[in-house]
Amino acid sequence: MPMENGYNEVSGVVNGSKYSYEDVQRIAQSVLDRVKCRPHIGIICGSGLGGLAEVLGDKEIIQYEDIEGFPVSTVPGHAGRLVFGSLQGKQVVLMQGRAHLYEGYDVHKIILPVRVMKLMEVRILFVTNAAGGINQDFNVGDIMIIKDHFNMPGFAAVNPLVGPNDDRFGPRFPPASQCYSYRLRKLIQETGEKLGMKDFIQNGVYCFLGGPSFETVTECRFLKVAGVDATGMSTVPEVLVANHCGMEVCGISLITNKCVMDYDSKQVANHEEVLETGEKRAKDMQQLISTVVADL
Ligand SMILES: O=P(O)(O)O[C@H]1O[C@H](CO)[C@@H](O)[C@H]1O
Ligand code: HPA
Repeated sequence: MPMENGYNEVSGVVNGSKYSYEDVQRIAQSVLDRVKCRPHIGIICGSGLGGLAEVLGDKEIIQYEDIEGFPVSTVPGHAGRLVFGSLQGKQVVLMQGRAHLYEGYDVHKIILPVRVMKLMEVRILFVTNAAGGINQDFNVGDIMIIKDHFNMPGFAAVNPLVGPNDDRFGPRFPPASQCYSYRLRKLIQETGEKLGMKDFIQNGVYCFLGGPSFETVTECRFLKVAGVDATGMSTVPEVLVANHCGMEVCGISLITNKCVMDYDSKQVANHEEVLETGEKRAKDMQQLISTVVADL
């Protein structure tokens, strides 16, 4: 039976955001009421990359658990705080930690913070993540500018845009072939080169998988054939929603480990290595993003 909010009770399908436009407006306003900052730039920090918050000036911090509807972080390396402040003279809001499907969150809950940022008037979104290198030319510690993505769960309709569409957020059928802003990709590349990072900056395709298991050897080999350069368990839901609502988006993956491509390899992926690499490259990631922000 159709329900008031457009959900279909009979189908049992989880379709459509639990948060209406009015809900998101209310949540955004309740956040803005608690801070002085009025950011136009948003940054989502991936596993172990939340240290960027340390370089913000005039910080104002809200815990996710104190914001209606926000998913609480349950993964080490994701502090679960919304940090407002100034970066290179620009007002920004930074998500220190994100939610993932494998934590048990519905994809619509994962993207709520992005819609809240949109209604707080954030126009540019930086999305970062830790990812495993599928491309064998990539080294651990490389920084990959995302040029496109592969939404593997999307093949089974795991997409935050599934469900009733509210045109006030964006169109029913948004294009997804230019999710990662050409302008920002070029700016990140040029900035990285100026900062002497050319040797460890790559460009490539990110694949989103559900996790929490790391990939099998066969899955990694499949991704390689599919043209994927790096894989992880996040980012794509946020990027799809940010594009849908008209934000300019860029994505940066830190290659924290090499994916295992050999059936007889003794190597195994692990979250500790992911966090360790994040720590080692933290300063470079911070410098790169801060300098790009300064030039926006
Ligand atoms: O994508 P982020 O949040 O950076 O985290 C990555 O690191 C975790 C695995 O170590 C997974 O959550 C994967 O998606
Ligand atoms: N696979 C999936 N997600 C990841 C990886 C990986 O190898 N490394 C960091 N996040």
